[in-house]
Amino acid sequence: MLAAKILPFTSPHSKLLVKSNDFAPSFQNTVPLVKFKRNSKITCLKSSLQSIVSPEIDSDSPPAQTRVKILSEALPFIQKFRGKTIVVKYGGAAMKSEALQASVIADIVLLACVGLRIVFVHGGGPEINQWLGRLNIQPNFLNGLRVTDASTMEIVSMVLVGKVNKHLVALINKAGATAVGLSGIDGRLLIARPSPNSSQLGFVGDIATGELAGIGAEKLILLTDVAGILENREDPGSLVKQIDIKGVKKMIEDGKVAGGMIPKVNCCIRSLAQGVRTTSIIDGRLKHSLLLEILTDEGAGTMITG
Ligand SMILES: Nc1ncnc2c1ncn2[C@@H]1O[C@H](COP(=O)(O)OP(=O)(O)O)[C@@H](O)[C@H]1O
Ligand SMILES: CC(=O)N[C@@H](CCC(=O)OP(=O)(O)O)C(=O)O
Repeated sequence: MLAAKILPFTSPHSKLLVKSNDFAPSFQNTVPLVKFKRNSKITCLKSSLQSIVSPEIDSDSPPAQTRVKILSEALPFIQKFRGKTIVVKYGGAAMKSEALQASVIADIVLLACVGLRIVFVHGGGPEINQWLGRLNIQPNFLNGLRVTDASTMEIVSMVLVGKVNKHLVALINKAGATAVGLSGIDGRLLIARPSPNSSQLGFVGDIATGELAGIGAEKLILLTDVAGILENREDPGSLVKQIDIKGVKKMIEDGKVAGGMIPKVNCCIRSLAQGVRTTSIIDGRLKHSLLLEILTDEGAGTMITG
């Protein structure tokens, strides 16, 4: 299941990331490594601020006074999280629209520019399914994890490492940061062992625990295509805003949390056990949900606590 060995990028210029994790199929998840040179910070911040105060950016924007007030209200949060490592898992389900991708990337770049150390991990399940479909291979899932035979693994690797990863790296670069994409295989970043259920799941593995604690992550945020954990998954209004480990395990037992949400919840549970302070599952379809989650009191989705 979830797991990974996260190795911090050691360049003195690095501000960001590394990692792969989540449903841990051996090397299925890949990680753009984003580096920010110290001397690029000001330019980067400047362009981010411009995008907040420039009236051309969004015709729905509030007046400039309101915008700068909102910006200044972010200060305590920036001070709190500056220098802290935040792991963001960008689920494939929340990647479907280009506009949303651009919004997520802009948030990542802004957060990095104000000093947060972002570890950006991506998925790409829907895109994998699309390519499997083109090759007439039927996708199969067990408790939210892909049943991965050798030919599926080939496609998974091609899509995640070759396509999705490079696409996200290009978007980050275009947004003014410098990204390097890594997969678990690079530099032995992730060492996986076969999943206990590998006789059914195939090429799916668990990575050595301790990965998030190992990089001292403060927060884990999973972006997906629902508002968060729903009490009733047919009712988008039934968002559970906060829940503890015991409560969420019960939701799995009761069948209320199912499918792709199971590995996400397990990911949060394991991360909390490893010392990550807070974990959240938030709506990647909501514009700037990452900023809402990190830079406001309200948050955006479900917070799972220890
Ligand atoms: N209780 C629940 N609350 C919200 N979503 C749930 C719940 N149980 C199952 N799900 C499903 O989990 C899905 C998210 O997992 P998944 O499709 O794997 O997303 P991603 O590609 O972002 O990893 C949701 O779209 C929803 O269909
Ligand atoms: C879920 C699972 O078994 N593994 C994913 C790996 C990529 C991922 O994490 O993709 P999502 O974020 O879109 O789920 C898959 O093969 O589809």
